[in-house]
Amino acid sequence: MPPISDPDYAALIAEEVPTPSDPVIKQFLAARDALRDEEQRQRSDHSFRHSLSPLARRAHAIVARIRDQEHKTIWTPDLDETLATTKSEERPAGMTVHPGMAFSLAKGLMEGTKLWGIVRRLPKGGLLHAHLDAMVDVDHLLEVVMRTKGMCVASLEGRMDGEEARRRADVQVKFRGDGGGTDEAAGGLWTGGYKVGEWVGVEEAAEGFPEGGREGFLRWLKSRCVLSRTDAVEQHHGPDEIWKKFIGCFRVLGSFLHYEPIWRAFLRRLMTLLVEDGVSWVEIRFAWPLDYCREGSDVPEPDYDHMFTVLSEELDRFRATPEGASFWGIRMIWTSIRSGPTRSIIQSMDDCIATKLSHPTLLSGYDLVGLEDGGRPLSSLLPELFWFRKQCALEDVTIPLFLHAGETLGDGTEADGNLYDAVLLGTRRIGHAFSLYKHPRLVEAVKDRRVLVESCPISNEMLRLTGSIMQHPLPALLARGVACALCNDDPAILGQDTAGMTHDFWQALQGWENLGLAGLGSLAENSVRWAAFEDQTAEEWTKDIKEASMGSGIKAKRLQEWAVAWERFCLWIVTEYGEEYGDDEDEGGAST
Ligand SMILES: O=c1[nH]cnc2c1ncn2[C@@H]1O[C@H](CO)[C@@H](O)[C@H]1O
Repeated sequence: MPPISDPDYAALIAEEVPTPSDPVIKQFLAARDALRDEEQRQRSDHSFRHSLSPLARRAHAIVARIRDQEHKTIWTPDLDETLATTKSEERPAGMTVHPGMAFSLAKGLMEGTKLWGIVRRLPKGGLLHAHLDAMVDVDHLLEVVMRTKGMCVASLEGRMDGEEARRRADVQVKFRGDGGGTDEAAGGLWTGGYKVGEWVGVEEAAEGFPEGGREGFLRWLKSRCVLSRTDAVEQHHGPDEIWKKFIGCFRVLGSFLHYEPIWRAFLRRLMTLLVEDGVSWVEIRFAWPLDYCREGSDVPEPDYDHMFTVLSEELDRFRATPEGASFWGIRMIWTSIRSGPTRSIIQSMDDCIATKLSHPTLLSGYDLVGLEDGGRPLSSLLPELFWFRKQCALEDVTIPLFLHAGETLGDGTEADGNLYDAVLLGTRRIGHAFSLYKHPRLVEAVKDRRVLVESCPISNEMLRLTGSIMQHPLPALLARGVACALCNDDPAILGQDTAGMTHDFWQALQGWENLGLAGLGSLAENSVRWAAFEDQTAEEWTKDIKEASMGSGIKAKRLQEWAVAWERFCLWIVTEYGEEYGDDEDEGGAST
């Protein structure tokens, strides 16, 4: 075909190619909008977006503009020179800066943004998925350890004479009634002469630390409790490798946390950090072995009674203070380690029921934890789980399941298959459900049964399930109508370094295109709607979730309180930023 001549082309454009306002094109675009609208009606945050108050719409539009501005000026690979040089300590040479960069590298920058200041004040409702020992900043805890009388350090396996040895030794930090061993032991702690298993007071141990005395000692001990930036960004290590270090952190942290004075200090810090971050409620998974000791004792308690009594005392004490008045409370989710043998799981289930009987208000449910890819799948734990259900019925206690499932890259593997079991076992929420998006039938089941996904995006990145927040599957689940809440999982170990959820909320807001302030608000509201404030039968639980703020129980009351806090927050945004970032509600697509 010869090329079309200029005159022919002009005629063709004038007479034959329809203009954008041609009815045919308009009709097409209308059909396209209808299709898009139909799809958007499936979103799990659809009704939240559509019932926003005018004030919240304005706040949403303002936040969209701030996000956009920071996206262009801060999170860009061709960052301007000033920022590149002044903030160079924040990142290794040659690294680009973008909203999906590795969390541990972005952390410092993110905390200085306007968006951070906004997200920090967002009323976040409840934190529904976090592991007890990994929730309070380690620096604070180590200061408490150093000033608690009788705390000692030992290695139970491997000497500690040299950097590499200290990285590997089975370090424990505990209260010892005798205050630790001899002066000789103290002198030899960091040398080849150390006798494995000998305890030395932490002050003496710190003083004699070969690399920098006390400061070096604290730095080293912390490095044994958290994943470092190097651990975090060496992406050539896979999930199994990072999990080894991760589990080791729990072992060191647990050694000193399970002691009354430190447990009390931990709880106070935890509640303070949560309230400062706008978190009103928390359900905490814990997997303590029977190693908890009362103040002044190095003999473990025979049961969990004292641990829970202290929890109840500290909670009451905190709620009686002005700062704690707005805090709704804490409940625990009992967990067993999934890789354990049947006997230890049955024992743990039995302990769970006994503890539920003595502290019914403080225990909300049951779960199994640990690396899913390496542990027993739920299908192999059915005998134990059915026994547990029967025992609960016999003892007349309500202990619903809040199961981890699908925290894996697998597809069709046992860990991935946990999703089927979790749903059929009647789990009320699913921990992670990272692989759920690959299961269209299960997605429908999760929606029908009103199961909430507890998503922990930073954890998923740190534990190698996603390279960056940008590739996380949660936006896809939200678009398909699955109810979700954001959680922080193990913030003290994984790098958030605080109990609050601002880092996870911030990452979601800046990293995902389909949220905005309204989407974030909906996730926070969900966390209240799916919180287990009280014991309920399956029917009561579902009814409450359906009725939401229109119900008559404690959940409806909390949802109403949350809604008031949300409006107040939106008002603050409009007052603070309205002038600079425009004060109309049109831009930003709150009603996506
Ligand atoms: O994201 C997670 N998935 C599964 N197990 C976990 C996760 N984070 C921590 N733990 C496990 O829970 C126990 C403490 O409660 C620890 O054993 C830890 O390995």
